[in-house]
Amino acid sequence: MKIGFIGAGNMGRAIIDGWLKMKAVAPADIYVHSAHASSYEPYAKVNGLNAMESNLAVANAADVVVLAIKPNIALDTLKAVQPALTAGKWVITMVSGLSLADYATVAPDVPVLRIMPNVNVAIGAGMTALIGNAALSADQYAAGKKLFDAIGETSEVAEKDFSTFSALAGSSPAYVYFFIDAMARAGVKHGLSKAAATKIAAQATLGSAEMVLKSDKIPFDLIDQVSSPGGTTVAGLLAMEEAGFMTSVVKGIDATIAKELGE
Ligand SMILES: NC(=O)C1=CN([C@@H]2O[C@H](COP(=O)(O)OP(=O)(O)OC[C@H]3O[C@@H](n4cnc5c(N)ncnc54)[C@H](OP(=O)(O)O)[C@@H]3O)[C@@H](O)[C@H]2O)C=CC1
Ligand SMILES: O=C(O)[C@@H]1CCC=N1
Repeated sequence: MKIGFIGAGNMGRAIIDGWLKMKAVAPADIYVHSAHASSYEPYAKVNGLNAMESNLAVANAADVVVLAIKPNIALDTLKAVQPALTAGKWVITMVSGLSLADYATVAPDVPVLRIMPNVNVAIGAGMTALIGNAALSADQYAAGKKLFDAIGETSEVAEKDFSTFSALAGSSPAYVYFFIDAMARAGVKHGLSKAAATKIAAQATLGSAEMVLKSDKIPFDLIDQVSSPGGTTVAGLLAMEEAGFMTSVVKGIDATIAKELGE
């Protein structure tokens, strides 16, 4: 299957890098074009991808066209390449905030798989939501799911929940990195080097996430396991909550969802 990328910025490259790392797609099967030749040509060359001179050339060459561009240009760009989307071709879009109904306004008959990935696909540890439109066949959906199963976990998500998923999985790596950096800065405040503190905080975060996934306990029970009576952890937890930890996280997720919904 030939896969064509329209746009190869942070998210497009995270996906391509993940596929190449996991050997899920051969570089010769990937076609890319973006706004600046100085951006996509060296990236294509170093990875053995096909650099194309236009979005239309990508759509002509590919079996599946991936939209990895910003929301404000996505519909016009799809409209422009639509003549190349002949029978059997389909589209994967990761564009935030655009619904399947939005794509139908410019390309009503084109099979579309809407996804919401996150940057951790680059290391095979992504979390990607999937939903197809009515024109997408079961085989096309299965092919799309297989591509993203190769670089992390996938989940079929109702479209009404995409904005929530986007906050909890698409944007949340930034929030988790923020948390890790905050812990690391506290470590630096108390005399550790930034590199050592970051590694300690990241490994503790990774292990804690694995524990939540693998344990049969809910996070609150796990919190209690760590918090010895009269001990250090409960003192820290109460100080964090006094500073509004949970409210701050929920407000951040609320703001992310509101922005995605255009509110
Ligand atoms: N970043 C993330 O973690 C996530 C992003 N998304 C979604 O992915 C999409 C892309 O985001 P992201 O990768 O972060 O953005 P970037 O700004 O990093 O990348 C945007 C890409 O679009 C290219 N581009 C701009 N104009 C055109 C055009 N007319 N034709 C073809 N390519 C064009 C740019 O080209 P050039 O490189 O040459 O300048 C660049 O490669 C967005 O819709 C976003 O909502 C979804 C989930 C997570
Ligand atoms: O910040 C953004 O708009 C995109 C959507 C999800 C993650 N990044």
